[in-house]
Amino acid sequence: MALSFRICSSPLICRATLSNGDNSRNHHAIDAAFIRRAADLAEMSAGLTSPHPNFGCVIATSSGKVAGEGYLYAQGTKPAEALAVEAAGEFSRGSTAYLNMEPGDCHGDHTAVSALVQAGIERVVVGIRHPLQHLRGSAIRELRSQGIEVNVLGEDFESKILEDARKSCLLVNAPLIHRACSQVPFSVLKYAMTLDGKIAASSGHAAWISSKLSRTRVFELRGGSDAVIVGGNTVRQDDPRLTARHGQGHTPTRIVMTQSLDLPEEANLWDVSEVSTIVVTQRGARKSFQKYLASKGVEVVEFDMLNPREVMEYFHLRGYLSILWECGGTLAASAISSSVIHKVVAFVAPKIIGGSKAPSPVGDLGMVEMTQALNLIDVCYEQVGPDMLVSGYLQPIPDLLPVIPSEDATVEIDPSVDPFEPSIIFFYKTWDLYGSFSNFSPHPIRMPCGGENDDYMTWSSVEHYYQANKFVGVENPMAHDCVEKIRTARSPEEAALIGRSTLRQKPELVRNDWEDVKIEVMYKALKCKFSTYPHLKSILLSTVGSVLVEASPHDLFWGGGREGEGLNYLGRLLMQLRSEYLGESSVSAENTSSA
Ligand SMILES: NC(=O)C1=CN([C@@H]2O[C@H](COP(=O)(O)OP(=O)(O)OC[C@H]3O[C@@H](n4cnc5c(N)ncnc54)[C@H](OP(=O)(O)O)[C@@H]3O)[C@@H](O)[C@H]2O)C=CC1
Ligand SMILES: Nc1c(N[C@@H]2O[C@H](COP(=O)(O)O)[C@@H](O)[C@H]2O)[nH]c(=O)[nH]c1=O
Repeated sequence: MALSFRICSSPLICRATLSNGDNSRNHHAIDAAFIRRAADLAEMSAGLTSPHPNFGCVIATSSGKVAGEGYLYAQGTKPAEALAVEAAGEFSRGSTAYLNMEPGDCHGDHTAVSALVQAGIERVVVGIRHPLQHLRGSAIRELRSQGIEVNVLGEDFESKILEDARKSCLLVNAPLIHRACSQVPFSVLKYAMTLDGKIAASSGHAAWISSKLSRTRVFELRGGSDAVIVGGNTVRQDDPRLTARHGQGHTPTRIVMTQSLDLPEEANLWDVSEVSTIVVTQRGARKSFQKYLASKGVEVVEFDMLNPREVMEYFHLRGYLSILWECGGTLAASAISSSVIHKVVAFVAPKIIGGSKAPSPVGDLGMVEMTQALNLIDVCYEQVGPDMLVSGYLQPIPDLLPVIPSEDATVEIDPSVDPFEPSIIFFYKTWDLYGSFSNFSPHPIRMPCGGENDDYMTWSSVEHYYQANKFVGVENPMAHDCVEKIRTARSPEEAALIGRSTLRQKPELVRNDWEDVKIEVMYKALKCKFSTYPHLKSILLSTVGSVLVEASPHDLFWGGGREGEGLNYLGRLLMQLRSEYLGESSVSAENTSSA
C-alpha cells in the first residue's frame, strides 16, 4: 500500500493575508486549520496496520502554504514529521510544523524531533501533549531546548476555534487517551438494527439488517480495531467470520466471550489460518472442549470472574488499544453496565421486522425511568446507502491536563515515586514505558545479512533482522526473495508476519540450524541496537537490579506468558547484555583509576 503525502490544496488552507487588526484571530484560524489537517492525516493509517498512536504532520511556510505532509504508517516506520520535512525539502527551513500530538521518542537521529530540528523548522504547533506519562512533555522540552518556538493548543493560547481543533486531535487518538487514563482498551459497541429497534428476527435470524454499503463500513471499523468481540450465543446463531474484508489491511483478532463454552464443534471462528481467535471463558468450563479448541489453534483463556471489565483489563495488559463489540443485546448490556463501552456506532436500516420476542441492541440495564437514559455525547449522523449511521460517545474523552501529569510533575507531587524502579520491569508495546526494549522498536541496525553475503545492510528494526535470519544461507531463490521481502518490509509487524507465515507454510525455506542459532542471532541484533543508540543503553543500565520480562502473553519462548509460564528469552538476553555493559564499565572505571 503506497504512503500518500502530497502537497495539498485543501480549501480549508489558504494563504495568510493578515491585517493588523485581526492578526491574532486569523493566526488562530490558520493554526486551527493546519492542526485539523494534521489530525486528518493522523487518521490515514487506520485499518492499514495494527492500531497504534496516530501521528500526522503538516509543514506550512511563512506565507501559509502547505510544503509537506506525512503520517505514521505503522509503529516502527518513519515518523510523520520526518516524512513531512522530506516532502517539504528546502521549504522546511523557517517554516512551521503542525503536529496533532507531541511525538513520543525524542532521542537519536531518526526521530520526529531530530527531523524537525535538522530541517530548520522555526515553530512547532502541537495539538495535544503525548498522553502516556513517560513520554509526556519530553519532546516539547527537547524542541524548545533546541531553540524552536513550541505552542501547545489549550496551553499557550485559547479560542473556540483552537479548542475545536484540539478536540479533533483528542478524537484521533481517543483509544490511546482512554487507555492511558482508564487501564482498559477503547471499546466501540456496533450494531445494526431495524427501524423498529430489532437486531434479529424473533427466530434469531439477522442476515442482513443493514445494507451492503453499511457492512463494508463495518469491515473498515474491524480493520481499525485490535479485536472484535462477540458472545457465545452470536456464535451459535450466526456462525460469524468477523474478518475485515475491505482489502489488504489489518485483520483484528476475534474474541468469543462465553460462560458455558457450549459452542459448536464446527464454526468459522475455529478456522485460524488467516486470523487468530481467542475464547475467554469461566475457569474450569468444559475442559475437553477447551482441549479441542486448542487442537484447532484457538487460544482459550480462563477467568475466575468472567465479566466484561476483567476481560478488558486483561486485553489492556496484552497491549490492545481498541476493541469492536459486535455482540447481541445481552452481552452489550453487561458491557455497558461495566462501563467498558466508550462509543456506540448504530446502523439503522429502514426496515420493520416486528416480533415482541425479537432481540434488541441492548438488554436490561436496570433503568426504569427515561430520565435515567444514557445520553450520547458528540453525536454524528450520516447516511450510508439506505441506512442511517448514528454514532456518539458514552463517556467523554478524558481531559488530559489534570488526569495525566508528566513524569516530572509526578515526582514533584510524590518525590518517592521512581517510575524506573520496580523490581520486575515488564515491556511489550513500543510506545509504552520501556517500549524501546521491544524488538519492534523503531531503531534501525546495521548488520551483515549472514550466510555467504557479508555486506553490512540496514535493518529497520531488530525484528526485521531476526525474521530474515530464518531464511539466510538457504540455497533456494525463494529463500533469498523472502530475506529481501522481510528486509524491505514497511514495518516490524509486516516483517514478523512474512517471517512467521513463511516458516509455517514453507518450512523447507528455513535454515536447518535455525533452532540452534536463533538465540545467538537475537543477541547479536540486540547488542548492535543497544550499542548503536547510547540513550537506549542508558535506559537499559537504569534497570539494574530489576528483572526484565517481555509481557507477551502468547509468545512462550521470547515472552513471559500470561502467568509467568513463558521462558522470557528476550528479557533474559537483555539482562545478559546489561551485565556485559556493566562489566565493561567497571573494567573501564578500574583502568581509569589505575591510570
Ligand atoms: N444485528 C446485529 O448487529 C447483531 C445481531 N446479533 C443477533 O443477536 C442475537 C444474539 O444476542 P445475544 O444472545 O444477546 O448475544 P451474544 O451471544 O453476543 O451475548 C450473550 C452471550 O455472551 C456470553 N457471555 C459471557 N459473559 C457474559 C456476561 N458477563 N454477560 C452476558 N453475556 C455473557 C454468554 O455466552 P454463553 O451462553 O456461551 O455462555 C451469553 O449467552 C442473535 O440472534 C444474533 O443474530 C448479534 C450481534 C450483532
Ligand atoms: N446482522 C448484521 C450484523 N451482524 C454482526 O455481524 C456478524 C457477522 O459477520 P460476518 O460473518 O463477518 O459477515 C454477526 O455475527 C453480528 O455480530 N452486522 C451488520 O453490520 N449488519 C447486519 O445486518
